[in-house]
Amino acid sequence: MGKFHLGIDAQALDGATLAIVPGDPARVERIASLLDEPQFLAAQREFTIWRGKLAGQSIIVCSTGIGGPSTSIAVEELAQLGIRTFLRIGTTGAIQPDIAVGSIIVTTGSVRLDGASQHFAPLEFPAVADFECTEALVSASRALGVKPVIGVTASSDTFYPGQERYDTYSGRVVQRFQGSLKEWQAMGVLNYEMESATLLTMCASQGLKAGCVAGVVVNRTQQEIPDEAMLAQTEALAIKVVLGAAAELLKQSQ
Ligand SMILES: O=P(O)(O)O[C@H]1O[C@H](CO)[C@@H](O)[C@H]1O
Ligand SMILES: O=c1cc[nH]c(=O)[nH]1
Repeated sequence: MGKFHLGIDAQALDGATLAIVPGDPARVERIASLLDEPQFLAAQREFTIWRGKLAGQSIIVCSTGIGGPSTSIAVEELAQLGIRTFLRIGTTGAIQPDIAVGSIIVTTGSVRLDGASQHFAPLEFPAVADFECTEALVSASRALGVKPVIGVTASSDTFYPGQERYDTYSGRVVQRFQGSLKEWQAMGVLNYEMESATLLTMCASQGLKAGCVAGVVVNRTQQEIPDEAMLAQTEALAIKVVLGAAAELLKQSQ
């Protein structure tokens, strides 16, 4: 099991039950390098996997790629191998005007603008984060002197129309999403990203635990293109938060 796409077997996990799951494969080694005894396990398609030790226990770092379909494969195959807790660390675009670039967002639940989550639970089922994972992400942020923004995320299958971007080849957004950014804003939704709806629905509906943290790389009310240096700095901070949260959850499980 777990071999089809991830290319690893249960032995490779060395007893790990927690995985940190970024979208970007390039982020995996950056995270693993901050663990004790980092070890490369596999890289196939969008799934790059390392193992390392944190608080004396093995954990896995595995990229999901962009979007729900590939995320669902990573989560499914990791769960088959024995992972029970998933912490997503991503980048995100804020939609509330007062959320600064560089902020940390902890997602409590996601608007299900994806398709993959509906393959696991009907739309009436909430894409809700695990309470302990969320608590750990919030307290890890605070321990770093960061006040996280905590709340609801809009999680879309597409980066462009689903997040109502008009700076595209066609300049057109399908009717369904026209005016949607303003509507989410009015409902207090904090940000857009592309994997949390699938991850949180899959986990909440199958007895798995999941939490999501993201670094704000653009504020959609102010700019569309991230500043590269700011992006790297924000990603590094979100990585510190997710590692702090993972350490906390591992200690609690001992
Ligand atoms: O930085 P990652 O984790 O990939 O997350 C965000 O960035 C990608 C889009 O640029 C999407 O995957 C989105 O969810
Ligand atoms: O605006 C953004 C930035 C990062 N990732 C997204 O999905 N949207």
